[in-house]
Amino acid sequence: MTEPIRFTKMHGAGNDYIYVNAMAFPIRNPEKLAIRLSAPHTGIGSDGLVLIGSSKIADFSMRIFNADGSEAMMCGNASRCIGKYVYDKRLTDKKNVTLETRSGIKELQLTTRKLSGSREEVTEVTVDMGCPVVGEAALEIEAGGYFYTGTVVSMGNPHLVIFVEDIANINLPAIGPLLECHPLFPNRTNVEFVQILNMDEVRMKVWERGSGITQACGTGACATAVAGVIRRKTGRKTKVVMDGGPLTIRWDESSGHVYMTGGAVKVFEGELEI
Ligand SMILES: N[C@@H](CCC[C@H](N)C(=O)O)C(=O)O
Repeated sequence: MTEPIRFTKMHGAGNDYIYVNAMAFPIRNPEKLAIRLSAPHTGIGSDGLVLIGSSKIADFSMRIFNADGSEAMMCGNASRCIGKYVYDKRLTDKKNVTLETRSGIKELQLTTRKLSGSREEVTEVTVDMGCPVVGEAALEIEAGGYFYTGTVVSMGNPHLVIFVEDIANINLPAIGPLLECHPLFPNRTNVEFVQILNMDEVRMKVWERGSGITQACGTGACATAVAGVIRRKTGRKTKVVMDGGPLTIRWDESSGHVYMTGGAVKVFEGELEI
C-alpha cells in the first residue's frame, strides 16, 4: 500500500517548487522523488522539491532538491515560500522565523496582510542571506567558442555572474549547460547573465545548476547584486528583474549581510501516492 502525502506547489518570482511538510510526511528518497515530481508531463512540473522539517537549532529546517535530484545548499526563493507556508498554515505565529539550511541559519522577516476575521497571510518576506563569499572578480572563461568575463560569488551555493551589453543576444539554452559544467567548476555552478539598466536596476536571466532555465533565482539575484557592487556597476540596493518578476536586494555595508525581499505565492495543493 502506498501512503498519500500532501504537497503544496508554491513559487517565488516564478521559481516553482513542490513543498512537503516532512514533519508530517517523512520522505525516504527525496532525490528520486524530486526527479519524478519535477517532470512537466509525467509529474507535477516544477524546478524541484523542498522539504520543510523540524530543527534543533532553528524554528524549522529546509532541504532543497533540484529537478535533477541533486541537493543544493540553499535556495532564496524557497526560503521566502517556507516563511509563507509555516505562517499561513499556522505552524508558527512568529513573524521573525529562523530557518536551518545546509549553508547555515537564515532569518526570515514576514510581512502579512489581514484576511477576514483575525486571519492573516504572508505577502512578502525579507531574508537575511548572510555574507557572500566572493571569488574571482573578473574570471576569463571560454565556452562554446565565446569568451566571457564572470564574477564568482557564493551565496551558500555557487554562482557565476556575467555582465553583458544586451541580454537579448544570449542563447541561454545553448551556453547555460556549457558554463554550468565547465571544468573550472568541478561542483558545477549556477549562471546569471545580467544587463545593467541603471545604477539601481538590472535585468537578469538565470541558468540554474540542476534545473536549467528558471524564471528566477533568489541566491542568483543576491550574487548578481554583490557582483554589481564589486564590479562598480550598481549601488548597494538593487532591483533585480528576472523573467518571473523582481526581487529587491540590499548588501548592507556595515554588517556585510545581503538582504533579499520579495513575494511568495501558493499555487495549489494536492495529495499524491509515492
Ligand atoms: N532557485 C534557487 C537556488 C536553487 C539551488 C541551485 N540550483 C543550486 O544547485 O545551487 C534560489 O532561489 O536561490
